[in-house]
Amino acid sequence: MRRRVRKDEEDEGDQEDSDDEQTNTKKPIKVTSSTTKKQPPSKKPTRRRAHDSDDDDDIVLTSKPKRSKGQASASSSSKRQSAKSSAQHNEDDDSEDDIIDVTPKSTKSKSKATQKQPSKATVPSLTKKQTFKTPKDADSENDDDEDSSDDEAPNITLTERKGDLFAAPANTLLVHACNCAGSWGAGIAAAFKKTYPDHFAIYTAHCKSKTPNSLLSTCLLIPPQPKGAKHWIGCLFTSRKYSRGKDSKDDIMDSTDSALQDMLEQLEDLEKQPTGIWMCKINSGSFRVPWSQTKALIETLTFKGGLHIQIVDKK
Ligand SMILES: Nc1ncnc2c1ncn2[C@@H]1O[C@H](COP(=O)(O)OP(=O)(O)OC[C@H]2O[C@H](OP(=O)(O)O)[C@H](O)[C@@H]2O)[C@@H](O)[C@H]1O
Repeated sequence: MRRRVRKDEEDEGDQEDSDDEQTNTKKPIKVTSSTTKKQPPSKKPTRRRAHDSDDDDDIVLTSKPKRSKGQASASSSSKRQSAKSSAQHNEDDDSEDDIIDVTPKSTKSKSKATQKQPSKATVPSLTKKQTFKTPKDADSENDDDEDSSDDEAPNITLTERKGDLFAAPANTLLVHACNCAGSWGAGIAAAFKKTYPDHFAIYTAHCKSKTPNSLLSTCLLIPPQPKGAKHWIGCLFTSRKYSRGKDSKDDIMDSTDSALQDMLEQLEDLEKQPTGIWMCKINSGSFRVPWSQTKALIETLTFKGGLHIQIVDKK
């Protein structure tokens, strides 16, 4: 049975092809085991660029998600449990208008059980530059100390505030959740489509070049383009389809986990990096996942040297 054709599908004639592909559901290629949350730098999957050109600002893509569905479910379920537990205490937080400092939680158990987890007092105050300067420098400094604790504990901090995501300074990375069908047809995605036509063309071309299952759980980072504001856009592929065809909440959470980790690994590898990260309350609109769950998940992730993400929501 065919589902109802939405207006945005009519605007994007290629949509049907993308959807049809999804009937051949095959699982994405996986590279991590169910007991390993994150690959060490030396084991990162090889990435490739979407468009070969002389411009170093080409789109950086990942080749694959990090886990199989089963693996993702197994490894992410405990994280989600923890995230959900944490979310229970924050169910009413979604409507907050003021800036909220969020202390990272030490919910991610790693190989070093005795490792000291960072407290709020020990987490450095992150400037924009500090946000991204550490990966490569730290890599060289820690070549002889692969087990350095820098990237072991959750160290991603969030602040939440009311505002317009598109008001970010130039060269900021704006992150939102996407379907794998090549549509930015509703919610904040529709605003992205209008404001960043060149970015949208790259997103649709990327979706056409791959199957939904190979896109799922990955992130597409699109650098600033000639038209539109000079922002990076981070597309997290958290559901195969959209509207009534969207994935289940649990599947969206699993995909969000992997897509975010993919984004973080790509950021570590970038030569020219965004100057900051702003994110909407991903998954909380059309995808119907309570923001508190996604927020708790983000707080379990790690980034070498620490990372600050501004959550900006118009409501
Ligand atoms: N200017 C602005 N500044 C700041 N925050 C803004 C804003 N405008 C809206 N928001 C908020 O942004 C959050 C996310 O809500 P959204 O419904 O957009 O996204 P989502 O992540 O749940 O779902 C993704 C699918 O939605 C789309 O539409 P389609 O699938 O095509 O139908 C895509 O294509 C995906 O597939 C909500 O908190 C909104 O208040």
